[in-house]
This record gives sequence, C-alpha cells and structure tokens, in this order.
Amino acid sequence: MSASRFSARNTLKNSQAETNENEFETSQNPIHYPPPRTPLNSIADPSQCRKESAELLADSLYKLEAVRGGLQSERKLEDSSDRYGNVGFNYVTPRVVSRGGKAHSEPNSAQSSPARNVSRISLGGAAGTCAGSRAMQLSGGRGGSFSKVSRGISATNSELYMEVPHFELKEDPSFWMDHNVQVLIRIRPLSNLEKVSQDCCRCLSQESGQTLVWLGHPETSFTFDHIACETISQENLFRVAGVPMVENCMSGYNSCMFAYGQTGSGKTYTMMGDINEMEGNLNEDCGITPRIFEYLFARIRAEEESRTDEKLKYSCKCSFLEIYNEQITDLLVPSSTNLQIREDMKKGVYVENLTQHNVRDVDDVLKLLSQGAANRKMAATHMNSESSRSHSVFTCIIESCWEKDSMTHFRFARLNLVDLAGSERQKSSGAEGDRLKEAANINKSLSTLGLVMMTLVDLAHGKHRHVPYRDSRLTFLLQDSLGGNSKTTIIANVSPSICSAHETLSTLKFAQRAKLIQNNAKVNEDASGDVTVLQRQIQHLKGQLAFFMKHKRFPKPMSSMHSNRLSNSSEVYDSLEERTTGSQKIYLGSKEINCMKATLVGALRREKMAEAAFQKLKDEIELMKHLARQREEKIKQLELLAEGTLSAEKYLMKENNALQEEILLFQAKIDKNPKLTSLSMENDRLSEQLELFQNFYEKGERERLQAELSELRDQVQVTLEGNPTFTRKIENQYNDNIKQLEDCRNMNFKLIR
Ligand SMILES: Nc1ncnc2c1ncn2[C@@H]1O[C@H](COP(=O)(O)OP(=O)(O)OP(=O)(O)O)[C@@H](O)[C@H]1O
Repeated sequence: MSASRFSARNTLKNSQAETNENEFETSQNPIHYPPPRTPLNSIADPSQCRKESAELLADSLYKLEAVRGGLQSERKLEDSSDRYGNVGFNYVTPRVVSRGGKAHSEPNSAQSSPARNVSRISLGGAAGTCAGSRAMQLSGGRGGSFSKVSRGISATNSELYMEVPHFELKEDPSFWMDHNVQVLIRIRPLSNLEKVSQDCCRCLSQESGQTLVWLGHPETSFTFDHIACETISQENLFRVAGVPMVENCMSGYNSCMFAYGQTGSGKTYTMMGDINEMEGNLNEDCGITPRIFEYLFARIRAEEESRTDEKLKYSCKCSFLEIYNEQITDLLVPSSTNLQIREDMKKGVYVENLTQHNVRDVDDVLKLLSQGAANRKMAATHMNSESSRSHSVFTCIIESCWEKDSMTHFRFARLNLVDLAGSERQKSSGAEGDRLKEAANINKSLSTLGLVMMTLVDLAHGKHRHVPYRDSRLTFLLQDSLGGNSKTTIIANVSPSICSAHETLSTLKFAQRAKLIQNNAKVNEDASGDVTVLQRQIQHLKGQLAFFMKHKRFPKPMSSMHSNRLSNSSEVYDSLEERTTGSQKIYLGSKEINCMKATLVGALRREKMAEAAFQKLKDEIELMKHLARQREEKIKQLELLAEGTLSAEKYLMKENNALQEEILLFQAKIDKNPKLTSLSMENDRLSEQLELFQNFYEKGERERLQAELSELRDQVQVTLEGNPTFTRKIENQYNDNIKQLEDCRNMNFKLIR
C-alpha cells in the first residue's frame, strides 16, 4: 500500500525545549555513548499528563462539538475512566482467564461518548475557555503544564480524525542470512480517548516501512528494519516477524523475541493478543505467539512426512515463567516461586525446577498460554488498569533427531518469547507502596537490560567491556539472546499519541541502540559422534573389502558364516545384489553400498574443506604480508620526517588522508553494513572450521583417512565397474563436491578482499 493515504502530517511546532538529562542529543548524532549511560526510561510523567489531559480534553471536546455539531453525539463510547477514576488508556488487551467455554476476554477499546466523558471528568474552569478555533500551544516549564509531557512539542489544531498512512510490512526471507538481530517498531493506534483529548495529535509521522519521524524538538528521524504502522494486522506482523523465527528454529538456531515499550503501548497485544480460538481457528486478533506455534507444528508435520526415510522426529517442550520483583515464578505452577537460575556446561543457563510440558499441537500451547496468562501478576496503575507488572518468558525447546549416512543427528533450538513489563519511569505509573517496589524492580531489570545492550554495542565496536548479565534475573536468564548464540527480534511498541511523546522517544532510542548489537548465532547440532561413526564405518568397510577381495573370484554368494566372521557384528548381509565385473561375479548388499558411499562422500567432503581452509590460511598470510608492507612504508615515512627530508605538512596530509579512509571504514562498520556483517560472520565460521581442521591434522587423522580413502576409492571403483548407474551417481556427487569447493574458494577470495 502506498503512503498516499497519509492526508496530513501533524504540524507540531517546536516549543522551547527543556534541558533534561533524558534529552535526545541531535538527529545527526543518533548513536551516543553518554557517561555512564543514558537513562532508558526518559519519559514524562503521565500522571501529570492525566490532569492536564483532562483540562485539554474538555477543551477538545468543546471544539469537537463545535466542529461536528451534533453529528458525533450518536457515537456510543464507553466510559473510559479506570477503576481508580483516572481517565486513562482505555485500551486493554483481552487477557484470557480460562479457555474453552469459560474463557472470557475483557472488552477491547472501550468506547465512550464525548458527552458522557465530559460529564464525568472534573473539568474545572478549563472547559470552554478555548472553544473557538485556536492553535493549541503547549508550552511551559516543569511545573505541571502539559509541556511536561510533551516537552519540546507544541501542537497546532490538526485534523480531528487524521488518516494515517498504511505501509504493508514486507517479508524479507534473506534478512536472517546476514543478520542475527532485528528491530521492529510497532505503532499502536490512538485510543478513543487520545483521539478526542488531543485532537488526534500525534508525536510520530511514519514516512515509509522503515523510517519515521519523531515530531518533537529537535525533530528526529529514525530508521529501523521494519516499522509496523497503526493499521498493520496481527497476521501481517506475524508473517514478517514470526515466520522467520520458526524457520530459524527449524534450522537449529536459538531464537528470541522481546516486546519492549511503555505500559499500554501494546506489548501484550503484540505477543498474545486474543488467544481464544474461533471455531477451531485462531482469532484474527491473536498475537504472534499462538501464530508462531500454529505455524511451527504445521512445519514440523510437513518435515516429518517428507523425511520419513530419515526417521525424522521432533519434540517440543514448553515452560512459562515470570520475573516479578526479581523473583522467578513458574506460571504453570504458580506455587513454585523464587526459582533459581543455574548455569551448566551442558544445559547452559536454565531455571532450576521450572516445569516443562511436552506439547504436540497448537492446542496444547494455547492451554499453557491461557493458564500462564491468568497467573501473570497484574496490578492497576494509573496508566493501564490491567497493566502487567512482570516480565514473562514463554520458552519452547524444539528438538529433532534423524538418521542419515548411518549417523544419528540431533538438533535443538530454544525459542524465547518475552513480554517485558512497562518501561516507564516509576513516577509515571503513579505507583505507591508495593507498586513502587515493583516499579523499582522492573526498572532494575530494564535498566540492566539497557546497560547490557550498551555494553554489547561497545563490544561490537571492539572495546573490551564486562557485560553485566548477572545484575538482573532478566538479563542473566536471557544472556544468550543478548549478544550470544541466538537470532533475536526486538519489537519496540510505541504509542503515537502526543501525550506519550517522550516515552515513545525513549523507546525509539532504546530500539536504535538495540540495532547495533551483534549476536553470534550458531546451529545447535550434535555432530560429535561423527568421527566415531566414521571410524566404525571404516572398520566395517575394511572387513567387507577384505571379504570381497578374498571371495570375488568365487561366484557363490557369501555364506552367513562368512559374513558373521568378517563383520564380527550382528549385521547380516541378507539383501545381496549381484554385480558383474567381466566374467567375475561379486555380491554387494545395499547396506554395504550405502556405507561405502557415505564414507567416500564424507572423506571427499573433508578433503575439500581442508583444502579450502588451507587456501584461506594462505590468503590470510598474504593479507598479513600486505599489512606488514604498509607498516614498513609508514616507518619509512616517519624516518624521512625525522631526517627532515619530508615536510611535516606533507606527512600530516598523507596521514590525514589515511585516517579519513579509516574513518570511512569505521563509519561503514557502525552503519552495520550488512555485507560486512555477513562477511565477518562467514569469516568467523570459517575460522572455527579452520581451527577444527588444524586439530584434525595435528592428530594425524587426515593422513590416515586419506590413505583409507584412496584405498577405498580404488576398491569401490573396481567393485562397482559393473554398475554404471551407481558410478554415475558417485561421479555426480564428486562433481557437486568440486563445485562446492569452488564456491568455498570464491567465498574465501571475497572474504580476503
Ligand atoms: N496494534 C494494536 N491494535 C489495536 N489495539 C491495540 C494495539 N496495540 C495495543 N492495543 C490495545 O491497547 C491496549 C494496551 O495494550 P497492551 O495491554 O497490550 O499494552 P502493554 O504494553 O502490554 O501494557 P502493560 O505493559 O501495562 O502490560 C489494549 O487494549 C490493546 O488491545
């Protein structure tokens, strides 16, 4: 869809900007590293906003009435005040208490008629003071005027029901090939109250599927991987953010999705939405989590069916926990509280005594989600009467195993779906007593999360820093998802309302920082048994070959006695195929052929990989030589400078040029050039492989395998001369391997360049 539907952009003018510790620096310098850190939750005080909003609301309502006459009076909007009598966000994500017939969700988007609202809100003398047309100038200091909320933002009278542009989210399947972290912004629609109270004034203007402008002072433009506009459907969001997560998990990558944002910005709506089923199908309002599992199980079924020959089997285990007041509770066994995080060489980071539930279909998952959601601690705050005060983490471990080339392969992936608590400042939520303690803890984990991210960004820039994962439960538990072995999506939820301008800015800044994190995701596949299996195969093949060598001149099929003696195993060569080599007849079982094939292919592959690694090493040496030459050149220049042969001015000019080139290079790195990232990832991967092979060579395994390989190759050739189909197959496979080798060489060449 195009942006043509965007009829008008808010004409928010800058009013005087307050200086504040949270002020965003400049749009030209979006990445900053403030000492010691930028406060994450640099947001205004919505409780103040409430009071001021009430006054402004009255003003707006008068204007509404004036503009629309009695036309709007028929609109039936429900009462928008919360149970504390605050006029707050009247959106509440339906939270399912129980499933099945008993399940009920709370009313979405409460509607209230402006007239009824006016009558309920204490308007003071403000009502009617600005009933005529005027430019609503919101300015002033910290003393409690609206500008405390919309600091630096002033609003003129904008269109009452401004249409926002719609940008369809575009799927990009290649994204995850080059990246490990994706940041997506989701803008929720204005609530009914926001629509009337602020003349639909927005603090955001979306310009494309990737860019938006924060309309404060200074007007700041942000670019992200995706920006989901107000009108984006849950389905579209899932296709762009959810489907790749499932695919990554199926490929054995750990994956994680965070929903971040101030309270009421739509985190729970995004992650869970309405999890009730409608006639066996997921509700169209249901969030990304249930959709992910619906898709995951469909994929699993398809994979299992298409790979029956490999005996592919999947298993999924889920757990659901919350971190509340820095304590971990099992949401599926709520009595199980204060659980501890442990670290283990084999299991990694895990929560001790957290229950895990086997799930076989989306219904099983929906049951767990409903159960957990009902147990999630919620408490009313001034901002959202159904606000989630805890961080929830839904985890699914997806394991698969299959047999191929006489080896058993294991693969696993951990999928974390995290709904964070609201990122607002303590004061903003109007919290007191227990709520204040909660807020402090929420802030602790969120500020640690921010600190961890900042440190990771530093690390990505080559600085040596300690990452304070252990400073909060949240970061300790999710350390793999932050800068570790995971492909991570961060969905930053924002409100477009002018009333949330600074919370929104704060979230955008957080998201922008998150973009710079570099994870190091790896396929979790157990290949440790490979060498042992290979060795066993070689032994087995040796036995067979010895047998064939001895018996090929005899046309009779080998007896079970022979086979037992030679293989010295329970293998019985029962399905023997007859092969003719000239006048000689030999007998081969399909099992033997497969084994030989596997050994041959494996050995060839290893040989080629080793060759590629050698080539890479050679190229690296070349590069080092080149660098050494550059250094020598520089030393010469310095000597000339010291002798006075070269003028300081000339030297500095040269140096300056060189440094500028370097700056450009670094700039490109900072901008996270995807090509560079992908190359560096590839580079890392190859380095690891190289290391593997170096170990391989040092143990003399290569020589041994090479000798065996050539012996086997000869034997197989002789043995299979009579079977042209199979020989052709081997040849094709060989050619494929040669092609792969070529590709690797090219890749190495590119990497070096
Ligand atoms: N994209 C959207 N489309 C329609 N309604 C939305 C959207 N995003 C949020 N809402 C509505 O806004 C309200 C607040 O959303 P939600 O409860 O998900 O916020 P939250 O960020 O999870 O808040 P908290 O941190 O307090 O739990 C809900 O009523 C929800 O239905």
